[in-house]
Amino acid sequence: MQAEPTKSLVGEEYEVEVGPVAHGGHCIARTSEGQVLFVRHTLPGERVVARVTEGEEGARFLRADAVEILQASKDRVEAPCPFAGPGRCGGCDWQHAKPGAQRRLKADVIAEQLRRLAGLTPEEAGWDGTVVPAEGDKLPAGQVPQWRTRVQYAVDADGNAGLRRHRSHEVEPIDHCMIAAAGVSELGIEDRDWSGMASVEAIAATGSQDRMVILEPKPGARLPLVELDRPVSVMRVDEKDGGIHRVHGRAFVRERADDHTYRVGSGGFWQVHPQAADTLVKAVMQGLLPRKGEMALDLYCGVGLFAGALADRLGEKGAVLGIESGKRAVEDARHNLADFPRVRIEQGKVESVLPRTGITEVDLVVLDPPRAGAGRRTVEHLSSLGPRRIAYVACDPAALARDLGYFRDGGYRVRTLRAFDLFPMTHHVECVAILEPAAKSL
Ligand SMILES: C[S@@+](CC[C@H](N)C(=O)[O-])C[C@H]1O[C@@H](n2cnc3c(N)ncnc32)[C@H](O)[C@@H]1O
Repeated sequence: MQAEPTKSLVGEEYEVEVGPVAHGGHCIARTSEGQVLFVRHTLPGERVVARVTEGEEGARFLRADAVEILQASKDRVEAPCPFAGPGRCGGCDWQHAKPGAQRRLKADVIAEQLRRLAGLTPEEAGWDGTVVPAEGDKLPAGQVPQWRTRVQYAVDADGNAGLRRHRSHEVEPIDHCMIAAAGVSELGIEDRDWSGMASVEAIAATGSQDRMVILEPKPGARLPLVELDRPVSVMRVDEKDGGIHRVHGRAFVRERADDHTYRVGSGGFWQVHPQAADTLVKAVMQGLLPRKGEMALDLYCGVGLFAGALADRLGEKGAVLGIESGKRAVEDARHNLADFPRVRIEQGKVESVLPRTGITEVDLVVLDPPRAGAGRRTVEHLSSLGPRRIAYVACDPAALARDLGYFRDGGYRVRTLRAFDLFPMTHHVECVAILEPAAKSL
């Protein structure tokens, strides 16, 4: 027997009272029939007309945009960006909220994830409940921090560079991204014709004048001659293997953090906010308080940011093992840390390389996993090594909270948690949790 087709509710409108913020840049509301709506472009406490953008009758939840604000929150402002709003650019979630309110929304999300997934109150997590802006990001009303040092532009059918609409492949053409760093805006990507390209990524290093564009041609298209307003290295994404290859210039940019220069090859990870790397190194080192001669792990180490900071502080008798899956990032990390003979970088997935190392004991651990977090197996393994402190750097509060629960099962408690607004105007937030053996704190 064939199942009845479900009726799409896309385009339906509901007048709703908006409830609390939820993880992902939206707030929760309910239709009069009790169906849950995740509504974007609104704020808690507002009364809005929500138009459904995804979902059907009987679905667990619907997605919607607030298309009319009937009663506005006191935290609402006119979005400074002309490309923000329902159905428009999907890059920023909180353009319509005051900067302080954006940080409170992020704090509410962290608190909710900690409570739900780790069973922790802010006090139990050693967190003061605030999300701290990066230095220099507290600006007069109406001004927006220009923090994105890496921008991935999509290209529309007419060759215009733009940004993707929310949960869509459609392109919102733009003539300027307000949150792009000056070094990116100066390249003038939005003013050029990019016909034949699927995407153009622009990178403006903070630690040097290095600039790079990574072009992804559409199948069969030829690369254009790239003439921008500043000298740049040019890379291309290979149609067949997806690899990134050099066209001209350097195949890396140079970044600075904690008084070191780091080479970051195309495709390699580096924090996007200009102050993020220093802010996070500082928070991690303040939490770990490394001692001379200790042995440390830097997991998901990228090009070696935390391994370098640890190596400096652990001295000649200390040792650091970094593990990173990206081949190119590992080459960069080995190059960046070549002056430290007691730093070793292994290539591969943490979950398979770590058990193979045969290490049975460490003093300190830094882990900075991708959004999915580290997972139960890795957390169990780390707990069994008995580190005196662990620094967990997290870009997803949900994965962090889940993993903190696993650490608790492994005998570790959260000593402190700090949260940083390193992605203003978006819903993203970075956390640093410091853990220690629970027995120690009895
Ligand atoms: C959030 S980045 C952190 C990089 C570095 N700690 C930094 O701050 O520059 C996560 C890194 O983990 C790497 N990665 C992702 N999954 C991995 C895995 N299963 N095992 C090892 N590395 C992984 C990615 O390539 C990326 O470099």
